[in-house]
Amino acid sequence: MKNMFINGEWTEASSGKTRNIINPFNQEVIATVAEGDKEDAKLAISAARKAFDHGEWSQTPATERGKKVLHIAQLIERDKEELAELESLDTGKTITESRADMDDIAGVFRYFAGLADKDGGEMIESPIPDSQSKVVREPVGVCGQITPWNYPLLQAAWKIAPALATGNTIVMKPSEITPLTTIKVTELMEEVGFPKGVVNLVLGEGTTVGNELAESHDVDLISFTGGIETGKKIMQTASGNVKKIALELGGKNPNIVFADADFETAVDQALNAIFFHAGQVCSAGARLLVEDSIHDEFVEALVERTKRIKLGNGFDEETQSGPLISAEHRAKVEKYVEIGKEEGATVLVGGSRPEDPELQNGFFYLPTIMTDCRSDMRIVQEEVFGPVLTVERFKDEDEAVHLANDTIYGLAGAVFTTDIDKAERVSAQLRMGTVWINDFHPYFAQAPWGGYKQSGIGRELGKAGLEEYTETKHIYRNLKPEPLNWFK
Ligand SMILES: NC(=O)c1ccc[n+]([C@@H]2O[C@H](COP(=O)([O-])OP(=O)(O)OC[C@H]3O[C@@H](n4cnc5c(N)ncnc54)[C@H](O)[C@@H]3O)[C@@H](O)[C@H]2O)c1
Ligand SMILES: C[N+](C)(C)CC=O
Repeated sequence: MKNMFINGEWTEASSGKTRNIINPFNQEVIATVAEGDKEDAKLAISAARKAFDHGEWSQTPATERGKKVLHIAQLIERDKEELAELESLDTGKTITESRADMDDIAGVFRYFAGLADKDGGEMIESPIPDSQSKVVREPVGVCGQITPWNYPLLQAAWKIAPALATGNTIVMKPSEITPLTTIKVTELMEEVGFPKGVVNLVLGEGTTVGNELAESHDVDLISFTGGIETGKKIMQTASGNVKKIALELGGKNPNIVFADADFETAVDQALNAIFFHAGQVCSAGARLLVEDSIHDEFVEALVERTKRIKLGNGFDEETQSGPLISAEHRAKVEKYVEIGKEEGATVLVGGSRPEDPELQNGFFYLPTIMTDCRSDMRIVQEEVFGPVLTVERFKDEDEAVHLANDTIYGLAGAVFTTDIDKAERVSAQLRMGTVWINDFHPYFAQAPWGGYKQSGIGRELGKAGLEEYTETKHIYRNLKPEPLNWFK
C-alpha cells in the first residue's frame, strides 16, 4: 500500500479510500495506493502554505537549495533501474524508453540544481538622479503541479526541479492511473530532507484533487500538463485568485518531408515521430505532409516497415512498442479511426487490434497509417494520442507551410530536406514552440519546451522554465531622501 505525503508524513486518504493501479500490458494489479480527495488536497495546500510563509526554504541560500536538488538527481541515478521498471509497469512503455526517461529526468534535476544560484539579480540604469534600481527574482509561493500519464515522472520532474531550486513549496498531483514513480521520487526527496511542508504529494482524481489545486486561493501558481479541455477548465478555475498558470497541452504536430530529403532517414524518422510510445506523445508527428512527387514511394516504404513493428511486453527487449494506457483510451483511438474512414481516409495498414493471442489482455492497437487525408478532416485536426498517422500531400513550400500551420495547436513540428535554406525558411514560418530540422523528438533540459496557440501557456525547461517559478521584483532606492513639497 502506497500513501500520500503531506506535511512531511506519509498519510492514508482521509476517506480511507484506495485505488488499484494496473499494468496496461496484462491488466494485473501492480500496486494499491491511497485515493485522496478535496480534503486531502486542502491539507497539503495548507502545509505548503505554512511552509512557504514560514520562509525557511525560500530563504535557504540558493547554493544550498541547488545542492539538495542535485542530491535528488544523484538518488534517481542510484535507483534508476527500480524507477525505470516502475514506469514501464505503470505505463506499458518499453524498458529501454523508461531507462532513457530516467537519464533525462536526472539531467533535468542536475540542470536546475546548477541554475539555482546563477541569478543574483540585476542592477538597472535608473533615470532618476541619486537613486539605485535593482531587479530580483523571488519564488512565487505555493505551486500546484498536475501531471499526465504518458511521461509520468518526466513531466513531474520538469516542474519539481525548477520549483524547488527557486525556493517554492509544492503540492504534486500525478495522474491517478500512473502515480508510482512520482511516489518513489517523493520517497527520494524525503531521503534528501526538505523542511516539513515543502514537498507534498496528493493522489487522486483530477476533478477532486486537481480541481482543488486549481481553485484554492492558497495556491499561487498552477502548472498543468495534460489535455486541452482540462487545460481550459483549469484556466477558468484558476482565475478565482488570478494565480499564475503554466499550461503544457496537446499537439497535432506536422512532419514535413520534401522530395529532396534523405529518403531513408526521413522514412525512419517519420516512423519514430508517430509510433514512439505508441503515439502517446504530445509532440508525436501525427500529421505527415509529403511532397507530391515522392508521396507514393514514401508511403509504400512506411507501410512496409510499419508492418514489422513488434508489439509486446515492454520488459521484453525485442518489443518495439507497448500497449495503450487503458481500455478507455484505446476506445477513443478506435473511434477516431472510424471517424477518419467515414471522412474518406484510407487505412493502408493497421486500423484494428492485433490478433496475437499473447496480446489479448493488454490494451494494444496496431500501428496505423491513413492516406487520402485532408486538412479539414477531424482525424487530421484533433489529437488522437495513439499510433495513428495521417498522410497529406503538398505541391510546394508555401502549401507545406500553410498545411502545417492549419491547426489550433502549435507544439512542435519538423522539416526534412537537404536544402538548408529551405529548412530555415520553413522553420521561420512554422507557428510552433519547437521545430526540428532533419530530426524528430529531441528535447533536453537546456532548451525551452512549450506551445504556441492552444498548445499552452508558458515554457518548461531552459532558463524560461526556471523563471516560470519566480516573480520579478523591482527594488528602487532613493539615495538622497528629502521632502518633495508637492503638497505644501
Ligand atoms: N505539452 C506537453 O509537454 C505535454 C506532455 C505530456 C502530455 N501532454 C498532453 O497530455 C494529454 C494526455 O494526458 P492525460 O490524458 O493524462 O490528460 P488529462 O488532461 O486527462 O489529465 C492530466 C492531469 O490532469 C488531471 N485532471 C483531470 N481533470 C482535471 C480537472 N478538472 N482539474 C484539475 N486537474 C484535472 C488528471 O487527473 C491528470 O493528473 C495529451 O493531450 C497530451 O498531448 C502534453
Ligand atoms: C514533452 N514530452 C515530449 C516529453 C512528452 C510529451 O508527451
